[in-house]
Amino acid sequence: MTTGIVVTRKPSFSKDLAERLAGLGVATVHEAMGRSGLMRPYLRPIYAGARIAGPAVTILAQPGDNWMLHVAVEQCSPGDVVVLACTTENNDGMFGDLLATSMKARGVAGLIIDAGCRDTDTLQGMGFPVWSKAIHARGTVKATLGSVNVPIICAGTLVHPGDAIVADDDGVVVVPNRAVERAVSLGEERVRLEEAKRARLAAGELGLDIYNMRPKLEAMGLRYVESLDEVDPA
Ligand SMILES: O=C([O-])CC(=O)C(=O)O
Ligand SMILES: [Mg+2]
Repeated sequence: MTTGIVVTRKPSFSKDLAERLAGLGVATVHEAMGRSGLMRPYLRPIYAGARIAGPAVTILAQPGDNWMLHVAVEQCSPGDVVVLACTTENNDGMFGDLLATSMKARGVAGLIIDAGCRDTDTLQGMGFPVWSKAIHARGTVKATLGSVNVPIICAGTLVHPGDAIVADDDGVVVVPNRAVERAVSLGEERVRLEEAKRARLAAGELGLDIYNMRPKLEAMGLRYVESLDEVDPA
């Protein structure tokens, strides 16, 4: 992976699309995209209830070194989501409330970091959401170059600068920039279908009937018995 590079332009998409992606949430966007794009589940929000979406500013950082976070802040625009991957595994507390204050001043929506985060109570108080691999107080240095706005692999998923990042309590999903509009329209269609199903389920109808599952279950040999005595031990 390339180090020592800052790419100063990246693709983007409208605030309206970002807000609609955030409203849809991670599970719906993931399903709408053919069950793709999820980051690994070890990335967890540092506090519950945050829900964001926006174009990625990517960072490739060296383990134990948060220099590139400072470099990246200058490249951020309002609504961006900063996504950091390390060149190798690291849990150090690379990010805290000072960097969050700086990012917030530029309108950054939140941070996804495949490493550690600290100052979490202050971050929660200031409403700056972070999805991290670890919460860890261990400090970091500013000594080695990484890169900003290059393709990275964060928590197992490829992220290009300008891709859409959606994050909520369920995790983090990535949508390629060129697929953002399609993800929104497919996701909104999915929500409409789910609303109809939710109303029927709330009224007491069974999924077995709504989804016409009984014939297939019967064909596969599912049997209903009143007692296990009716069933051959074999
Ligand atoms: O300063 C650091 O290295 C990280 C941190 O705790 C902060 O940004 O507040
Ligand atoms: Mg701090």
